[in-house]
Amino acid sequence: MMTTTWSAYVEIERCANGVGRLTLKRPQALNALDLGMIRALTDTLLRWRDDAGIVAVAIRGVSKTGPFGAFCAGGDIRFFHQAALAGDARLEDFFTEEYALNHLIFTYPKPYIAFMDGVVMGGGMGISQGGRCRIVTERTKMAMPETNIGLFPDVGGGYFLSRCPGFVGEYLGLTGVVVGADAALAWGLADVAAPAEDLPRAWEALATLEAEGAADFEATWHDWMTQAGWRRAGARSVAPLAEEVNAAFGAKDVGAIVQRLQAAGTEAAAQALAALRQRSPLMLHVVLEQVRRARAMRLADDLRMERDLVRHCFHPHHLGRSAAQSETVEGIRALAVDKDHAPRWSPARIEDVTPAMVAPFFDSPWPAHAHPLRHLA
Ligand SMILES: CC(C)(COP(=O)([O-])OP(=O)(O)OC[C@H]1O[C@@H](n2cnc3c(N)ncnc32)[C@H](O)[C@@H]1OP(=O)(O)O)[C@@H](O)C(=O)NCCC(=O)NCCSC(=O)/C=C/C[N+](C)(C)C
Repeated sequence: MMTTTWSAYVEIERCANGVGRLTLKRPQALNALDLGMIRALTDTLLRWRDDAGIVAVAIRGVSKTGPFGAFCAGGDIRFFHQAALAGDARLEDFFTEEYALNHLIFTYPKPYIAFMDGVVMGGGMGISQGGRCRIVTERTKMAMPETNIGLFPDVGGGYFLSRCPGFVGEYLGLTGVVVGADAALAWGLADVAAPAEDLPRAWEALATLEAEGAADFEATWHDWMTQAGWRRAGARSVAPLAEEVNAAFGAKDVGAIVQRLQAAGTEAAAQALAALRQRSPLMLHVVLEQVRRARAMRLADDLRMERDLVRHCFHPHHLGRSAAQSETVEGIRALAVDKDHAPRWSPARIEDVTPAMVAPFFDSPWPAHAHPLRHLA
C-alpha cells in the first residue's frame, strides 16, 4: 500500500516497500522552488531520515507534457524580485532554509536518488547535487546560470563547482552555460545517464524493489540500473571542455581570463568570452573569488559564506546601493519580469570592477555566534 499527501507543490508518497518518493509539481514555472516547497521537502526529509521504515528517497519533477521532463529551474526568481523590493522578511527565511535543505541532502544518511531530467538549474542543482544517485538523460539541461541574473552560484555551488576537475568550476560558475549529460558525467555532476524513456519504468521499480534496510536497497537499485544498461560515470575528466578554455579559467583574475580567451582565438574560447560579456561584470569577479575560496572549504563553511553573499546581493547597502539598485534585482527584472534581456549592469564593463567593490561581499553581516547557519556542521 502507498500513502500520498500533498504539500504546496510537492507530492509526497510513502511506498509500501519503504521508499519515499517526492514529486515537484509546479510545471508552469519549471518547478521553481517557493518557500512552501522548501519547507515541505525539509520537513519530509527530516521525518524520513529518522524513520527506520524508510530505506531510500527519490525525487523528480513533472513538466507540462508528462511525469518527467523538467526537474527544477531553481529558486522562484519572480518572488525574489518582488520580495526584495517590498522588504519582505520571508526572503531571509528562504535563503536560510534553502541552504539548510541543501546541507541536509548532502549529509543524508540514506540513498537519495535524483531524476535530473530536463531543466536542472540553480536551486535545482542544490536539491540534487548532494544525492548519492544523480541521474541525467539526453534531455538534461544543467546550469548554474546565476551570473545571468546578477547573482552567484549558491545552494552549495561554491562547494560542488570547485570539486569539478581542472577549472571547470570557474568556467561553469562564471559563464552560466548550459551543459548536457556527457559533460555532467565527466565533471562529477552526475552519476549515471539513462534514456529518458526509461524513467517511468524506473520510478515504478523504486516502489516495488524489496530490500532489508538502506544499504541493501542501494545495492538492489544499483543492480536494477545495471540490468537496465544505464551508463555509469567514469573517471573525472576536464573533457569535453576545450583545453584552452580550461586553461583560461585558471588565470589569476577575470581580466586575465578575458585576455587568455581573446588570445586563444578558437571558436570555443570565443563562445565562452561572448557568454562572459553578457553576465554581470561585478558578479563575475565575486564568483571567481567565491569558487576559489570554496575549494578549500567544507560544505558547511561554503554555505555560510554563500549566506553572507546572498544577503549582500539582495541588500547591497555595503555598496551604498538600495535594494532597487541591487545587481540581482536588475538581473531578474531583465530576464523574468520585463523580459527585455537587457540588464543595466553596474559597473557595465568587466574592466571597471575594482577589488574594493568585491571585498565587501565577503564580509559577514553577522558575528559567528549569530550567523543564521551557525548550526551546520
Ligand atoms: C532557460 C529557462 C530555464 C527555460 O527557458 P524556456 O524558454 O524553456 O522557458 P520559460 O523561460 O518560458 O519558462 C517557463 C515559465 O517558467 C518560469 N520560470 C522559469 N524559471 C523560473 C524561476 N527560476 N523562477 C520563477 N519562474 C521561473 C518562466 O518565467 C515562465 O513563466 P511564464 O510562462 O512567463 O509565466 C528559463 O526559464 C530561465 O532562464 N529561468 C531562470 C533560471 C535561473 O536563473 N535559475 C536560477 C535561479 S536563482 C537560484 O536558483 C538560487 C536560489 C537560491 N537563493 C534563493 C538562495 C537565491
